[in-house]
Amino acid sequence: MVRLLKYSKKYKKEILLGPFFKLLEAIFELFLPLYMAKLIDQGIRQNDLTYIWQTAGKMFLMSCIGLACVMICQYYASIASQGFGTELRRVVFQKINQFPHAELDLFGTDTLVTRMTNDINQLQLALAMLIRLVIRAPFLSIGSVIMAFYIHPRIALIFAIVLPVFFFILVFLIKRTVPLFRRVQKNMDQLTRNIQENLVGIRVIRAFVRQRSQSKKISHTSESLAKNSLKAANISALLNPLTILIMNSATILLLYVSGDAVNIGSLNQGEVVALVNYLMQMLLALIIVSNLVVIFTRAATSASRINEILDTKETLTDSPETQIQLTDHAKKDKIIFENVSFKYPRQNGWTLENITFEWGMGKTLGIIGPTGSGKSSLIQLLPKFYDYAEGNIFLFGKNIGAYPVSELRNKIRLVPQKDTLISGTILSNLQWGKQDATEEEAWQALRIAQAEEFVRDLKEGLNSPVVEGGENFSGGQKQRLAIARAVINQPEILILDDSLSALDYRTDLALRKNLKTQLPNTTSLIVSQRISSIRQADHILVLDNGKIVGQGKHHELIQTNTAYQKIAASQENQSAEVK
Ligand SMILES: Nc1ncnc2c1ncn2[C@@H]1O[C@H](COP(=O)(O)OP(=O)(O)OP(=O)(O)O)[C@@H](O)[C@H]1O
Repeated sequence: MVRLLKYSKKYKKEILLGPFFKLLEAIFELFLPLYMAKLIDQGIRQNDLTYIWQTAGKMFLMSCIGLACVMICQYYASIASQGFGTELRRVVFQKINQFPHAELDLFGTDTLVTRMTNDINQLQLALAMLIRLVIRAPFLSIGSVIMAFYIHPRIALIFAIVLPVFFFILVFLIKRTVPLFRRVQKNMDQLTRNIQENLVGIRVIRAFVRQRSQSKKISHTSESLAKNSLKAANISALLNPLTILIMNSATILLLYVSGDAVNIGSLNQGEVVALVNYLMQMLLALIIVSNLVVIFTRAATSASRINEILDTKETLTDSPETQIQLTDHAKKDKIIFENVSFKYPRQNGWTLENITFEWGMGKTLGIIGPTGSGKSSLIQLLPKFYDYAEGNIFLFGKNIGAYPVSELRNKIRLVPQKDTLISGTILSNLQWGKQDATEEEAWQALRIAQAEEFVRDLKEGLNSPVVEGGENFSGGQKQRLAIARAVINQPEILILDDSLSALDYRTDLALRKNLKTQLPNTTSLIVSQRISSIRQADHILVLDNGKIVGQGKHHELIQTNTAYQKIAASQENQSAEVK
């Protein structure tokens, strides 16, 4: 947790001054019972009105200054903790943004969401408490004991008896609650996962009439969260009555012992009141300490979850040295895969095995194969979304490891199988592809993607709203808008991962023709299950079970490759193009 404090360094002043003001307040608070004792013993007992007024005035002034100190401290604590939380969230989000897909798969979005929200809130709270209470509470409890000894050392021994009893109870409660709080955090992760899954898949849930079972699942997780939270709260709730019990018992004992001391004249009535006050102060401060222990234990769990993100070593790093080793191999104008093998984390066998092929700049590569054959996995290696385990990939004369990730990804535009549009307008979505794209460029991109006609038909044209995920467009419209977004900056490499699947054959054909004629310098890679979408490619790969089982041009494959012939045969009735 201490490690994370570096993200609060902008707020050094607040972090130092906050506890200082709180300490000032605690000092005043510590002296108040002494003044009270004097007021009773010297003022009230001797009927000295002037002394009473003077002492009461001093006590009032001390209370006012104390209040001002508390307010300043709270102010500093809020500024520092909010600022720290904001900075930490920024850093964590930046880190998550750099995660390759393998790391994203390993964590899962649900836990990343809880860590970004719940865990950082917990750390924010811990910092605020650190500023407000971490010095004050121990200072007050120790100070109260010292003051009690100063007033009457023998009676102050009661404090020495109460302290260990209280500590015993505290340790007992903390030991029981901490594991429960850990479980609560896990439940939170699970609940976020369930809610997210249900909201994203709400249409599927309705289509399969699974509302009831899904609601049950969420209720179950919710109940388990409530159960663990309640258990922890019930145990924590014991703290207050137990403290009051100790406080009252100790007060009775104190009054009993003090009575004798007053009778023999070794203690004044005012001092008895002061001792009772110190006893209360000590116990209240200890309750705060116990709450702090709970807050910090929870924060420590949160800190380790945040550190887990920050410590995650990116499996993909920019490594310019690989360029030096491998330039000999590379052919300047080609994209080359050389014996590439790849598997997903936690998988046993290869997802892709010994993949070797090459294709030239400005040419089109088609990839076809049955579902699950590894087509999407293959294309994700090129922009370094995943790192491959064996072999080499060269891009225009350099091993891809030699490219800084951002440079590599700026060269490549990938339209994934399930692309999403971002909430905003059509234009703002297209500007994701090119920040300063003009309306003219936007229309040109839409034209290439065969989307111009339907966008012109919309009342607000380019400024038509796009809701989250682009759910206000049809599947085919979404695909075309996503393609327009990808082609707007005339990318060096364009990868379409089954992105034409929702288009009818005529639109698919027109779109591919546009890509060829309007983007002559773009090297394209088209993944498809339909032969019609890739038959005109300059080179075609046939994948099966993670291996290349054929490559060449359409007319060669259709003559000689059994796997390709099988796919063609199964599609014969679907497309006139294949015949
Ligand atoms: N993120 C992932 N984590 C683990 N395994 C994965 C992941 N994505 C895909 N796989 C596995 O890798 C294999 C290849 O999947 P891939 O998506 O590359 O196939 P595909 O040919 O593109 O299939 P489709 O045509 O159905 O999209 C499959 O067995 C799949 O289960």
